[in-house]
Amino acid sequence: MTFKIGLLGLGTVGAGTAQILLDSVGRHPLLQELEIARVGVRSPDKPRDIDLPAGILTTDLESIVTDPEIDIVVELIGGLEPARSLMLQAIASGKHVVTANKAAIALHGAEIFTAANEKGVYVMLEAAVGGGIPVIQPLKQSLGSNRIQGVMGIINGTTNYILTRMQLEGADFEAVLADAQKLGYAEADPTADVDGLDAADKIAILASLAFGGRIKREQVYAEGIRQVSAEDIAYAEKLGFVIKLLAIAKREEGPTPQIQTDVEDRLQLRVHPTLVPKQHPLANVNGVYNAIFVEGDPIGQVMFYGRGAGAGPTASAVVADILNVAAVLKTETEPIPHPLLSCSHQHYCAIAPMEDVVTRFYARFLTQDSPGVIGELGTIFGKNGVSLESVVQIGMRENQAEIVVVTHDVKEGNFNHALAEIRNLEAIVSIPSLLRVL
Ligand SMILES: NC(=O)c1ccc[n+]([C@@H]2O[C@H](COP(=O)([O-])OP(=O)(O)OC[C@H]3O[C@@H](n4cnc5c(N)ncnc54)[C@H](OP(=O)(O)O)[C@@H]3O)[C@@H](O)[C@H]2O)c1
Ligand SMILES: N[C@@H](CCO)C(=O)O
Ligand code: NA
Repeated sequence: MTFKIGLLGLGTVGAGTAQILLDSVGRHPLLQELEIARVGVRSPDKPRDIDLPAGILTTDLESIVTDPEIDIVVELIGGLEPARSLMLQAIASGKHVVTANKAAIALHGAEIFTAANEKGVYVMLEAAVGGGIPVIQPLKQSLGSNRIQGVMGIINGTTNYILTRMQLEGADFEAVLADAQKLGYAEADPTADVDGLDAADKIAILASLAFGGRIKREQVYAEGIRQVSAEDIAYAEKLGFVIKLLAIAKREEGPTPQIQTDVEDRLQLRVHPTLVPKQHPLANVNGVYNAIFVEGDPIGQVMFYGRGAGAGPTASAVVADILNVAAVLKTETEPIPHPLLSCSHQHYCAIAPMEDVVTRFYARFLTQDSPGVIGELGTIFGKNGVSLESVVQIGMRENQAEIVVVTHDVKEGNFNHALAEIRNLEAIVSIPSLLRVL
């Protein structure tokens, strides 16, 4: 049996995928039944490092997704449009879709999966989160017996690379970003990565799978790493933490989580720089590496670690998805959906507002060097129900005292009330940093 693949895009991931498909020796034997039938690109005359069979390159991507010969469309052009429309057209034409496009799935997943279920085709997306790291299929299948309590990860390689270098070199964000761009680790337009938007797309996808409901992308809180300073990395280090951009999806613990009620649990869904205790497994995930830490009942804690981007690792996930679809097509005569491969959620998850999120905070204050400032801070925090874990006067800077506070778990709303009062204190010069603590 031969399964014909229509490849949309022959860039980093597309070329990596073609490379594997054209070189099946030593890999799963089912690869020999996959054929790249057509490839769609934007610039057909661009020099490419890959030898494709003659005549299969085209700029007419629509003709690929509607071609009756094609079984599986592999979307690797990225971006929202025309990727969304091409995937929908492929589905409408009865094709299965494999994609690495987290942005399109996070924003248009509901529309795409609804169309796929109606048409009885699969949409597979292992490469969209954590690149080559298996995490989508584990959430759909291997962890299916668990009640998932939380999924938390370092799922953006660019920001992890920048933060790791800032940590190692004591360097500032802007300098490391510029160097990362020169070395090709960060894109010319780094917005999606450094502002946490790429991680927000990915955690929306993971949360949907982990908690079995749809997620509205705009409900994911996202804060990036531009404001993380070399000073804070150094202070965090002294206090026993490293700063990481974490993406967090967590089931809020009700007062009696064991009792089943009609009231649905709310989810916390957030991306922000976070002080991670050095002994936590995520603290040691460095450079461009990604890791996803899952807590479930009864499995406990499990972590998936590896390369979250790059041609080879990402293509590894793309081809695994193609193999999964081909395997089902080979063995099943009935129309799908296969319950462990498809995505059939209908309802939207309830998301907790950030004011209700309970977390620890790190705050750095610059104050006048007058007696009683620490006492005043303590009084205001106490009045707002914010309990302090530590208060340290780090030092003096141009006659101003620098004070760092770490709180116990507090409701974010209470912490913000306290800050609003603190800002009005005469002795407070500025609050240069506010970060959450794991
Ligand atoms: N790069 C990674 O490490 C990585 C990791 C995980 C996920 N992803 C995801 O994988 C997808 C592809 O990323 P990539 O890095 O491979 O991108 P890329 O290197 O920029 O390649 C994009 C490819 O799509 C083609 N293309 C783009 N827009 C097109 C259009 N409108 N019509 C026809 N062809 C078009 C380009 O054609 P030309 O070659 O003619 O320019 C190119 O071949 C994205 O969704 C990305 O988020 C990437
Ligand atoms: N820009 C992404 C690529 C992988 O999705 C990152 O830095 O992790
Ligand atoms: Na993956």
